[in-house]
Amino acid sequence: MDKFDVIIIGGGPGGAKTAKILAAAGKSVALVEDAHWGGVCLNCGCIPTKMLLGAVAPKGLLRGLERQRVAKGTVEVDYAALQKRVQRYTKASSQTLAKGLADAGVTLFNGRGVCAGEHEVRVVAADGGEQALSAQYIVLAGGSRSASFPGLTPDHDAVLDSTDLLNVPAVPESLIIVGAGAIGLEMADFFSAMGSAVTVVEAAPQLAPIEDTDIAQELQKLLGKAGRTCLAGIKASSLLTRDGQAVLTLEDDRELTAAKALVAVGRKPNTDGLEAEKAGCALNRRGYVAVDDYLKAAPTVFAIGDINGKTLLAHAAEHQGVYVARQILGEESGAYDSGPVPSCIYGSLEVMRVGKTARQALSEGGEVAVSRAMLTGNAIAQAGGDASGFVKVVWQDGRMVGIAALGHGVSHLVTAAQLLLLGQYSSDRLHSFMFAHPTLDEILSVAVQAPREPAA
Ligand SMILES: Cc1cc2nc3c(=O)[nH]c(=O)nc-3n(C[C@H](O)[C@H](O)[C@H](O)COP(=O)(O)OP(=O)(O)OC[C@H]3O[C@@H](n4cnc5c(N)ncnc54)[C@H](O)[C@@H]3O)c2cc1C
Ligand SMILES: NC(=O)c1ccc[n+]([C@@H]2O[C@H](COP(=O)([O-])OP(=O)(O)OC[C@H]3O[C@@H](n4cnc5c(N)ncnc54)[C@H](O)[C@@H]3O)[C@@H](O)[C@H]2O)c1
Repeated sequence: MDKFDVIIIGGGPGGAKTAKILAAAGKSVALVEDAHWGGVCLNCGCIPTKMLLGAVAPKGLLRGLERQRVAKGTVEVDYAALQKRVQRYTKASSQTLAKGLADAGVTLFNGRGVCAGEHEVRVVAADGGEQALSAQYIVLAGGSRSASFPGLTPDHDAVLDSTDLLNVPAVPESLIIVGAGAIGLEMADFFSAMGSAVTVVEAAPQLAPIEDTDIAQELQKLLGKAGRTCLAGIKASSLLTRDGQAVLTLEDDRELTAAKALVAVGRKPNTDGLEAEKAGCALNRRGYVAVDDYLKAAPTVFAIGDINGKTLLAHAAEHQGVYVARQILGEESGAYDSGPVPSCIYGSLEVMRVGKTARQALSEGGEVAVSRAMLTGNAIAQAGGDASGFVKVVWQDGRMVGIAALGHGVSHLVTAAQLLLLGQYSSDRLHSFMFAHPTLDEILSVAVQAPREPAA
């Protein structure tokens, strides 16, 4: 049996980050991955989707300038060439990541990690060969995959999951997207920019259901203006392939047909076959690996990233990985604190948020107020040709607890917003924070200083 200080199952952002820190500190680390180094994020998540969106972004900007009669003509994106570029980039990045890990002293295992005890893991290779490993600590970082429900299960023919859709050989003439969370909205943006007739169906009363209603309503209005069909407040009952076409049945029995359909209704953890119970771990009610306040799933086992279901974001997986590595190294003893989590939905229209929504703050109680600024007042937003949208700041009992924005390019505001929030740069401290001029970031300062109104 090969012995290590730490065995990590899952080579996505969470597992890779943890492995690098521990190896740099002199620990012997085994990292087990059964698919691609870099996980979902690098191979079929964050990175390929942003490369697609990046390629169509200039089209959106030029459309804004065309509306102002300062640009004309068309720009074409070569879909086949773009797909090849994305594949080349992600493959090379995955290889570079693996090489970097190996160079840092991490021992890489290609195969499926299966828990065999509180300190033991079996690695099952694709050819069925097995290797037994033991360690003082195990870190579960196996991530998640697309969820499906009865009636809403990708058949990988005309009804696809997000990985299938990233690999479709040609842009579908029409596309139904079930689910208006981040995946649904980003895919809708790309394929619609590429010429697909896109229909988005969302069961919740609004698109981007976790965001505040004012953000979601403005988003739906602006997407409508851009020719997108978005049906919110209606559930998809079933999706199937009929005569090569995707056929969606809505809960009111209406039928919609398209060349392809995407099921983007959330994620489920990769716990099948992990045998986590053998390491002393339990699954919670939603099927994720249950962890305590220290991200411990058992006395010598941690679970980080998507597999613990806390926050399904790549940077959250990495942040948790840093915390767990520091705990193992004896550099951290307090409970895990994510701080205000930044998140973005990318595309020609973006949503950005750090910290709480007004809805969240209201549900917790206290005096909740909102201050805002419209992007129309920002010179850089105007220069880019699309100044729709706004920034809002959420205040709870006088403290800044959240900053959100909707509009073109607002994902670029996320880190400045986080710094403002962490430093509590409100009226009495903001004078010490110098914003470059002219920048989109200046809108944050305007929103922080705008009059506060009670949140509805
Ligand atoms: C289309 C899409 C777009 C996304 N865009 C963004 C974005 O823009 N920003 C963002 O923050 N997040 C985004 N996400 C979410 C992000 O990809 C995940 O939150 C992140 O990848 C989670 O990291 P992780 O390390 O927990 O797991 P993963 O990235 O899922 O990696 C886990 C790895 O473990 C492997 N594995 C699982 N079980 C085993 C086992 N038993 N043995 C060996 N290996 C195993 C898997 O093959 C996988 O490679 C997106 C997701 C999708 C699907
Ligand atoms: N930019 C980013 O950071 C980014 C991008 C993509 C994905 N992600 C992460 O990946 C995770 C998964 O994304 P996702 O968009 O699949 O999940 P999600 O949970 O964000 O959204 C799924 C949506 O599907 C809807 N839905 C469920 N059943 C339905 C039905 N029968 N009919 C109509 N609508 C239905 C839900 O109400 C929900 O709004 C997210 O939690 C997100 O954190 C992040």
